[in-house]
Amino acid sequence: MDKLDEYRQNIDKIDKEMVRLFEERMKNAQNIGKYKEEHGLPVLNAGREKAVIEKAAANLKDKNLAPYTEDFFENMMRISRKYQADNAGHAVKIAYFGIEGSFTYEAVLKYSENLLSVKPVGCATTEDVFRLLLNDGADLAVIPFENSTTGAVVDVYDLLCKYDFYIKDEIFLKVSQHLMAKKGVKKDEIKTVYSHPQAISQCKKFIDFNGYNAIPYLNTALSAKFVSESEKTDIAALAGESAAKIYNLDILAANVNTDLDNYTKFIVLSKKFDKNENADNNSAVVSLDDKTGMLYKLIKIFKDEGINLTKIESRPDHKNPFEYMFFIDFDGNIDDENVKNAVDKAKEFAKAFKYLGNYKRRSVHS
Ligand SMILES: C=C(O[C@@H]1C=C(C(=O)O)C=C[C@H]1O)C(=O)O
Repeated sequence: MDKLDEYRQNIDKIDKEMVRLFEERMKNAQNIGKYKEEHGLPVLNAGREKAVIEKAAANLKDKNLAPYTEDFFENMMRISRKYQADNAGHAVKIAYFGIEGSFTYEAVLKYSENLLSVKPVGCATTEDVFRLLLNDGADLAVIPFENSTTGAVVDVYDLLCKYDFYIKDEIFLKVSQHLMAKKGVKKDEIKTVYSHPQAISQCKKFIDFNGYNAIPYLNTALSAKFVSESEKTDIAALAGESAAKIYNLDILAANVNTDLDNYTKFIVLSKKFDKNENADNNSAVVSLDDKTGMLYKLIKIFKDEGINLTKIESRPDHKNPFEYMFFIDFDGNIDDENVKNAVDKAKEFAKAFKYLGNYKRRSVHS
């Protein structure tokens, strides 16, 4: 028996033991999942995960293995969380854009800290997310809405007009894009980068400086997966850190977005309108007749009710070329007298007025 066979035999023995321990660990995770369900606790416990990783690293004899151990435990706990959610009877199904490792997936994780069990269901396109919610394949949906560097995620604005869903919450996430490629690939070998068009725009300076050919792809995490599965060694993806971990890619250049303070706002959508006494922000989409002073009159309705209008964004009205729809946000709870009045008056005044929801305003620090 040569050395290679001997090492492999050792690994086979270790794997057998690891499978036994893995099964035992998962059984305990399942019990913990049941306990959480009975006691109304969320599956994810970030503090506990941090402690598990620190303990594992501290138990190492060879400290050089620390980053690999972290990776190993992060992945194992992700699997353990998924197992708990898959086994939960009352998990909230959340449709989201992308696959594990996408920024929207991260937003789902952040949102699910406040929920019991969550089953994230990935979708390849933003419209697939809307369709899944429409066809009862999900209870809620999470979708990117606006980025602090590149602005509106335009197709989502259009989909909000096409489908009748309500915005139930918002989630802010700091977004850092990294250049990542298969293990062993050097940065100067890269000629082509793949990513979502939003990520490509966020990293435009970096792409131009390096002379890369940028190819738009469905999603950041899907581009990372594509690179990991490709035979080519001159391609890379622009995606987040967790995509690099999940798809086993090396980060060749970190934080390559032009604006380092780069945030994305995600929205949580629901089919039904739930009243929320803490809600202090309203969204609506309005279209007006193309006549002098119409926008002024709309704004005046809110001013006369003493309501702060916090956003106006115009988007092309696809049914009427070169006419526009106005996406507005305004302060207050829908049960406030002045908010009710303003909404009633705006509905009467506008050519079309679609109320999009009443939810708690969050900030990039929340
Ligand atoms: C198993 C638990 O659930 C999750 C999974 C963990 C794990 O696999 O170790 C740790 C924390 C939780 O995010 C737990 O809460 O202990």
